[in-house]
Amino acid sequence: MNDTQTPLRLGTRRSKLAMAQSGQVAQAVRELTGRPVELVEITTYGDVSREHLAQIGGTGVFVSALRDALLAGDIDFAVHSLKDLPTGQPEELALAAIPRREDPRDALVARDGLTFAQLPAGARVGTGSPRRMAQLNAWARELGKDIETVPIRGNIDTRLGFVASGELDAVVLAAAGLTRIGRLADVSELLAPDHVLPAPGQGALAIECAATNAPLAATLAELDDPYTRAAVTAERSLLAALEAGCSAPVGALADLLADGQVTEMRLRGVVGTVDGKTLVQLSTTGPVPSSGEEAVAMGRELAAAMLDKGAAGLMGERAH
Ligand SMILES: NCc1[nH]cc(CCC(=O)O)c1CC(=O)O
Repeated sequence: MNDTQTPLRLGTRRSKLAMAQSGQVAQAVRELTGRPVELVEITTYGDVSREHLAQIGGTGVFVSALRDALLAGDIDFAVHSLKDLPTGQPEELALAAIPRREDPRDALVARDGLTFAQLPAGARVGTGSPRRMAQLNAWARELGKDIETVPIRGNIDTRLGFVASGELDAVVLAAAGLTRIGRLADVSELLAPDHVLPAPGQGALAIECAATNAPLAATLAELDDPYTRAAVTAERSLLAALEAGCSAPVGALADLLADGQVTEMRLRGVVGTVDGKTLVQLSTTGPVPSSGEEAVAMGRELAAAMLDKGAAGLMGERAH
């Protein structure tokens, strides 16, 4: 079994985004180990369902089939978009590496290259995410105009197609996904986190293997970026402490404040109603967490402060 020429099997969804992410990690693992890595394509419930994600209601629809394959021993490791991972890590699976994250921001792709401020009143903006709807509606209100948020889903190309066809004035997508599939040039504006906080973990990847496969977990751990792990751990702890799921209107972003050298980490969080009429937005700054526990504590503290300000009442039905 220690044969260095035995291929490592990397399970992946078939979407263009998943294939791009998996291809990138496969190459990094080949370089790291000198072993061949083969991609094993797996279809997930999130890929075949025609229902809106919010209606499916559960977290993790994209990840469960990959996890099943890991536990069955059909694949050796898997790559997920971290923001699609439910917050409770199953004991049987090791979150072996979180590589350095891409740009975590959301991006506006609008007709004629319009920015958000340039969209006319009544503009139709596509997004299926309550988090994006809440913050976009709040921002539009600040600018003194109303927009219409239109629920859409589908892969990135499908979503971009709504703008190309003229059906929508704009769509909002994660910049990281657009970068990974080579469509960053379509972006008309990268949305400032002061206006739109991304989903917890957005732009980061999670590399998972069976917890029992300690040698592989140790090898994959070399792809880990400690700063990214600290940041996304704090963001996901905030999400978990708010008892919200991936379809809840919760945004969070931890970033490092550097002054020559990295000194502190700031964590910002937002919860709001989908109409954007009420937002609870808070931030906290502290030393860069030096352990998972410290990062978790930072997220919990901010969540407690947000709950004090009424966050629970804004989340509507809990996803779980
Ligand atoms: N919800 C689906 C999903 N999961 C990860 C990404 C983008 C890449 C990332 O955030 O890592 C996307 C698409 C999007 O939100 O635009």
